[in-house]
Amino acid sequence: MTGVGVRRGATNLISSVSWNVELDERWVVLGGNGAGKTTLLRVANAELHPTTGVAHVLGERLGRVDVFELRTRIGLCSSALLARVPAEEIVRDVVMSAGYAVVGRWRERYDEIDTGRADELMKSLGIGHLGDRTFGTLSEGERKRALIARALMTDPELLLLDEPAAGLDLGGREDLVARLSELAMDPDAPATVLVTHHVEEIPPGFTHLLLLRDGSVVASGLLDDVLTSENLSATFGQDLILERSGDRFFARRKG
Ligand SMILES: Nc1ncnc2c1ncn2[C@@H]1O[C@H](COP(=O)(O)OP(=O)(O)OP(=O)(O)O)[C@@H](O)[C@H]1O
Repeated sequence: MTGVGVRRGATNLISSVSWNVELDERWVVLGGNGAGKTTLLRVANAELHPTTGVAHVLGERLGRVDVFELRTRIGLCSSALLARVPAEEIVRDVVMSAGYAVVGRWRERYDEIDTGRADELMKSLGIGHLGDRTFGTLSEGERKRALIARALMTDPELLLLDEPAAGLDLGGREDLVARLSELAMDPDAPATVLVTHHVEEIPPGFTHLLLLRDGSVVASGLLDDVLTSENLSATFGQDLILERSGDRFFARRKG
């Protein structure tokens, strides 16, 4: 993205964002409520066109490309998508139907390769035993993992995860962080962008960080350089102390 802004009425959802994600990078996007994280991800998912500036996704310039075709190369996991999955859908079908960009009452025929791939992905995300269940019977954490398996089903070149740990309990969060860490360290995994509110949710193996506040970039670059108490304080507008324990991060207010 070069100088990307998205405007709705008199409001700038994001302004002058310049950001470059390479295929072997794993990015975390961190910012408070309303900072513009989802807006940024929707541009990356070719759902929103910039009002100003230029955005290229997987080498294609938005506004000059068939976005439906482009989106087949992108895997997305978001709460909006989660809300659209019918409760009675079989979990394996939720994962497999990604190739057809549909959720719910699909009537496609899948071959054994599809079934095998779906089962393999579910296994790698720790839900291999849940393929025959209906989506509505899964816990929140299991649903998130099923949607990540779905996002990976088409072997995307770009994986976008919008707050996948939101609403999970401590155990569910830790499990998801561990799975995402494994994914981040897999050299065959796609370029990944993970949106979150919490430094505690940054999975080891993520390489870069973009900090957003009020639609503008506070700092971006290598995670080890950018994730500091000073930058975090500037992002959330209060004095914060960042602590590191092993390969995980924690933040709290000063004093
Ligand atoms: N269509 C719209 N018209 C006006 N304002 C909008 C519109 N869509 C979003 N906004 C505003 O733009 C800002 C950024 O929204 P966005 O959803 O990108 O934030 P976010 O960082 O993902 O927030 P959260 O962490 O709360 O999910 C918010 O203040 C939101 O109210």
